[in-house]
Formats: sequence, structure tokens, C-alpha cells
Amino acid sequence: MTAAVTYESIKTCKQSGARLGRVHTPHGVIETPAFMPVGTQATVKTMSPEELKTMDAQIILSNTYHLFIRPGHEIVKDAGGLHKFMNWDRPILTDSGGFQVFSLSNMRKITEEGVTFKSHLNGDKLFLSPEKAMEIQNALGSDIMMAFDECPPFPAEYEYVKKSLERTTRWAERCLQSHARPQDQGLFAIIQGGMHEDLRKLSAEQLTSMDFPGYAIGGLSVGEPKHLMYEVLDYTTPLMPANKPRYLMGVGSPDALIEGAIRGIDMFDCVLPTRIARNGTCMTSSGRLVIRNAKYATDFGPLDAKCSCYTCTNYSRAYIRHLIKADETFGIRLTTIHNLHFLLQLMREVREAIKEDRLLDFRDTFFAAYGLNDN
Ligand SMILES: Cc1ccc(CCc2c3nc[nH]c3cc3c(=O)[nH]c(N)nc23)cc1
Repeated sequence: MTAAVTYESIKTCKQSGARLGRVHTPHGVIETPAFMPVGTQATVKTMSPEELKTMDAQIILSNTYHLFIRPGHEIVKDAGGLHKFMNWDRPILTDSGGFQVFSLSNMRKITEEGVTFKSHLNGDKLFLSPEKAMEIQNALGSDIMMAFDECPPFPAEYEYVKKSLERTTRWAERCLQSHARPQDQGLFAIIQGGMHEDLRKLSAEQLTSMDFPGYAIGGLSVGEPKHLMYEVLDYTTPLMPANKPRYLMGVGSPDALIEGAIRGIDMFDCVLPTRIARNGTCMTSSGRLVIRNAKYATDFGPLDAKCSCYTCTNYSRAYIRHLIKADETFGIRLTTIHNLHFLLQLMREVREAIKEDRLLDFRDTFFAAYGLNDN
């Protein structure tokens, strides 16, 4: 195994805070800014690893919480780790589970020690802590692991956010202490602090003083208005080390990816492309397209005439609409292939625009064409 996770800066954009880079990991390199498909339960829903490689997904995400409650991290470990278990030999990033406890489990209790909660599957009483989250992620063998944090709800009281970020810092310290394999797995800390500039500064200072290989911005994409998210990015990304990867958690609509890249974010994840694909909503260069709409019943053109993906090359809107209406699984495979390709292609064009110092122009052109009804 090579060293843990390192960031290589290729170029910084003259027009904005954007940058071109590479994140080196034991399972390969990620060109940044990058969109990372989400594979919560050890699969990017309906996609095979080969299909993900065809669209050049360079890293995928999976989840400590989900794999802990099913099938159990010990089984994945006995299988030889998550890469072997799901037949994916490129980089994997796993979230630490705290966020999912809050978004999925109805009964939970936070203490300094960790979080007690009920499994959303069978109601079993379970416990996650910094140490447990590290034990699970080490068992999964992911290349990039996230520190165990608390993502405060939005909105949240200033005092609550302050106490929460200070506990998240203490938890990050405990994650560092209990990390079994720092030599070949990168542990990223997660900056919290809600929508308060002084608290974001406090969280960033506390965590960057501990020298993690990478840093994420958490606590966003939790229901706040988009302009507020961009404001937080404006004053938080400059606090993050320029020589380390910057990961904005949970952000993935096309406009947010571009705005995040302009502010110096390197890595993005979002369930959006795969989630909306399941009800037949597609991202196209002129905005969202809801394929169930009757007007597509006899439309024999591709989802997006400007798209070169497998779906747009071989199938019509009419056919995909028929499959989705008939609840045929192949239908959501086709919309998923298209949506993932759309975002991966968008990031290729963003990287090209940074290379040529024209990212702000690219943004204006993209937004003009992309109905801004996207959310
Ligand atoms: C498989 C997988 C799914 C989802 C995620 C990101 C999940 C996610 C957020 N999603 C939206 N906003 C988010 C905020 C946080 C956060 O503050 N902390 C953590 N640990 N995760 C977040 C990571 C991996």
C-alpha cells in the first residue's frame, strides 16, 4: 500500500477560488473537482462496477451506519473488505455514521461517549462512538474514512451549535487515537459550526491544528437556503489547508457543484442523481425532465440530444417513459446511467474550464441553458 491519502495541486484558477487537483489513495487517483456517486449499501443502486468504470466514476461512497446494521461489518471484513465484497477496485470513501443515525433513526440519545439509537430496520438498540465508527471503517477497509461527527439540525440555536462542534472536535481526536491503519487509510475531519462564521472558524482552527490528511465541510445541505450555503462556503473554504482535499458533504445539484467548485471545493457527493432517477426524473442540459409526462409518450428522441451516455445513444424518451410507467427495472437503470453520466460529465467540463481559466464563463453558459428550477 502506498502512503495514505495525499492531495496534488495541478492548477489554481485565476478567475476564482477554483482549483484542479488529484487525490492519491491506495486504490487509485481521483481527478478533482470530482463528483462521487453514492453507494450506501455497498452498491450504487442498479449499477455494476463495469458500468461505473465506463462512465469513469473514479471513487464511490458507502456508509458505516448501513453496513454496520446490515450485513454487519464483521461479515464484510471476513469477505476481505468492502472492495472485495462489492468487486470495486477503485477508491472508496465511507461516511462515519453519525449523520445517518440522525436522518434515519427515530430514537437516539447523544452523550459525550457517543450515540445510542434504535436500528431503523428492526428497532434493535445500538451504539455508535468515535471508536466504534473507526472499528467499522477499518473493517470495511475504505481508502477515505470520515471522523465521527454530529451534524446539527437546521436551524439550530447558536449555543447548541457551539457545544456540538466542540464535541465533534473531541470526537475527531478520539478517531485519530483509535485509527488502526493511518499509514494506508486517510481519515478526514469534518468542519461544523452551522451557519455562524465565528463558529465555522472555531471548528476549522480546532481541527486543522490536528493535521488530518483531508477536511470536509459538514452541516450543510440540511434544508438551508442555497444562498446561505454559498455564504458559509465563502468564509469556510479559505480556512481549510490549500494542500489538502476539501470535501463538501451532501452537495450535488448541478448548480451547487459549479458554485462549490468556484469556491475551491474538490469533492462532492449526492444521492440526488440516483434517487431522482428512481422516479424517472432526469437531469438534462436544459434542466430537469420528468419522463412520466404524457408529452414524451411519442417522443422518439434521446433524453438529452447533447448527451453521449449509453442511454441517450441507444434509447428514446418514449421507450424510457414506457419502462418507468410499467415499473420495469431496466427503466431506472437507464435513467440512473444517464443521471450519473450527466454529473460526471459536468465535472469533466468543470475541470476543463478550470484548466482554461474560464470557469465563471462556463457557469454563466451552463445556468443560462439549465432551467434554474433545479433544486
Ligand atoms: C454514502 C454516503 C451518503 C451520504 C454522505 C454524506 C452525509 C452527510 C450529509 N449529507 C447532506 N448533508 C450532510 C452533512 C453531513 C455531515 O455534517 N456529517 C456527515 N458525517 N455526513 C453528512 C456520505 C456518504
